[in-house]
Amino acid sequence: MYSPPHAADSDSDGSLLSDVSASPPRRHTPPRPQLPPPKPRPRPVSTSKPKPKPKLKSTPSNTSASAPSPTLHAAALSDPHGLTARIASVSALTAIASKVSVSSFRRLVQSRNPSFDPDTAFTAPASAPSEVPSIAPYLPPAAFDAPPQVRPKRVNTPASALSEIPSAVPCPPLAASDAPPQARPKRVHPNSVSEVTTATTVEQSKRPRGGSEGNFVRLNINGYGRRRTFKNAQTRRSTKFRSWQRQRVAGAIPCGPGDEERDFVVEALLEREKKGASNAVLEAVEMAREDPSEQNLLSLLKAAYGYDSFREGQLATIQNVVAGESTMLVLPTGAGKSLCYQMPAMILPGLTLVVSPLLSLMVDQLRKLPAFLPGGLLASSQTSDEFHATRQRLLAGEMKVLFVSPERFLNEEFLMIFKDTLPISLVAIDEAHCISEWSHNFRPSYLRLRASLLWRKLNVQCILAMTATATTQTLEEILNALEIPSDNLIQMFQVRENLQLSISASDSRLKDLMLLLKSSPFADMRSIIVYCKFQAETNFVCKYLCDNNITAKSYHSGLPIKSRSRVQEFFCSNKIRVVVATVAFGMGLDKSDVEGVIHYSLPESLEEYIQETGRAGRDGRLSHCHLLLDSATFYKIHSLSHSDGVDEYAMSKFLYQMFSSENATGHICSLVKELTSRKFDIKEEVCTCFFRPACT
Ligand SMILES: Nc1ncnc2c1ncn2[C@@H]1O[C@H](COP(=O)(O)OP(=O)(O)OP(=O)(O)O)[C@@H](O)[C@H]1O
Repeated sequence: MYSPPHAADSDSDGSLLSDVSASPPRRHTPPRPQLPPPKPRPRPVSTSKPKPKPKLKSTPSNTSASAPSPTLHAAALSDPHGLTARIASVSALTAIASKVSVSSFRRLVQSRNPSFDPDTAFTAPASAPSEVPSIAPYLPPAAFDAPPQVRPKRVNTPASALSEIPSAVPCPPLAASDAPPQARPKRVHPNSVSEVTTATTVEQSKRPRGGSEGNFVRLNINGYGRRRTFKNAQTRRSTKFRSWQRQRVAGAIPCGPGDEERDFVVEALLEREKKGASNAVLEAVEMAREDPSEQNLLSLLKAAYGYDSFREGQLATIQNVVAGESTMLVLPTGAGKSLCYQMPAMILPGLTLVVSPLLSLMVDQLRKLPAFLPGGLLASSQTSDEFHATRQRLLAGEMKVLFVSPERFLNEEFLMIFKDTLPISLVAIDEAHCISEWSHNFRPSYLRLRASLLWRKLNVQCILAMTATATTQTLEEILNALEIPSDNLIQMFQVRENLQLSISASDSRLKDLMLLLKSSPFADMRSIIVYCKFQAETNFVCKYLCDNNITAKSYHSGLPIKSRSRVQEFFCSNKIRVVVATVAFGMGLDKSDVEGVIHYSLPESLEEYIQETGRAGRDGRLSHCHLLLDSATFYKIHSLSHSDGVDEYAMSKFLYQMFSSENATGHICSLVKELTSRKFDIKEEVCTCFFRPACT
């Protein structure tokens, strides 16, 4: 059994006109181990440069990176994905190498994109004694260079100037020392979304614009115009090996039983002989496979990511999934849902398919995959060359995680890839609330994601549904559609502690909004989202703000994709301070330092409110969310929420007409939906419902 979201409880009893906080004041609250207490944002000096703030996303403490600290802490601070920790482990665990059994995972690590072989790329200096688990001095490759650990300065770009800024900001040219020599082959990030760049050297084929992934941001998913170098990626797998592998996949070279396993062994032995290197991650994966106990999973977490402990809900979810039990996970935004499919993807033998509603989300998640977890994506905006290159990598077993849109499940060519060949261990459905017609982001293509289809067509072993917000009704629908037992619902508190929520009654919302934006704490904020209910509302609110010298842009689904993409890009790079938007803005927004969310209009549901306020303070800092409440909007939305209702009297008249004695049996009853709906004053959909097999 699951209980309704806690947030519903906390919010419902709060007085509308008083401050409502998701949590008691911080001084009364003991600090939680997983989420460090929010640090108040230092206010930037209004005249010039704001003080740079360290941006230590999701580090367990405030320890300075330069302070002497245990290996993993240092690694976690300088490298949130734990790359440094893994690199150190390569040299430290040479001795363990011989014990590591060879597995398909090892093969995946080694047969991944040849331009990024961790063993060669991250070999410790020869002088370092192999037994000492010390961190080898590590310079991250250029493409992994973390952004500077300070908040970007606030740039007050006048609204008028924004239209002149080009939509694609060109990458700065590489430093001479970083630029690859001209003669060298192009190197690509192992999880680069560009599948074709390595496979084809010929001119890029023309790419159709846009796609049906529902993305509203045009993305540079193929990395055009981008130059990346990987300082440490020194070796590539030989061309001979690759062509042999391709031939074997294509069936040109016979593959006997056990051949693959033998190849792995030979390869692994050669590797070990050559470099004497191993990987702590591999050992931890093996141990977790044999026994997914808390201790073994913790070791893997530490080895793979450098984190010391799981956050709430993570361990239980991972253990469920590894045990093959379909699970529903409800965690707040930024609480670490991705880890709950990434770790099982390392442990489970087959492929992990991640369904994501937006291309921008897919690209973002693909980029965030740990470097040793090879991944790819299939998007409708890819060319057929790109599709086939991804398919090839999949069939060659070079991929562990594949991101796809829900629309893919309508595509037979896609489904055929998995027919009898590729075992899928896990299907992770991100933003699972889109399945429910009751949710604020219902997406019809998600309806296709039924457990029956996934099992029948893809022989999926286990399903993991993830969302940040879902009402009881939405949860019920998801559990039913994906046939997840209600015992396997893992739900954590939905409003983050670092969010300060407040509400005020307002008869003149425009003026109050201006006042709010010009007074503390909003006056000092660099990034604010103002949510409105209607598209037209966003336009006039935005105009009002611009007229009052506030850099703002509106965003709603009625705008052309290009404009929306530009607004999002400018907001992310702090060129726009305020975005006035409808619900369309936010999903896929990768900006952790949004400091304030203001609701100009009342959201339609509590889940919508939680989702939208959740876009603030994802960096863990204290952030503010305010709701302007006026009675006119309340009644307008109230009436909208009842607009789908059907009048009981009209309904019984309609039913009588349909099933009266003369029509009851042996007659084919014809119905012109439009006429009938007018005659009985009910919606056409209601008439349609009588002809849907599910409803009869
Ligand atoms: N156990 C952990 N310890 C420390 N940091 C963690 C842990 N798990 C995840 N993180 C970090 O938390 C941050 C947010 O994680 P993630 O992006 O997976 O959140 P999310 O729930 O998927 O967010 P969203 O709902 O926006 O997709 C990441 O930087 C991740 O590395």
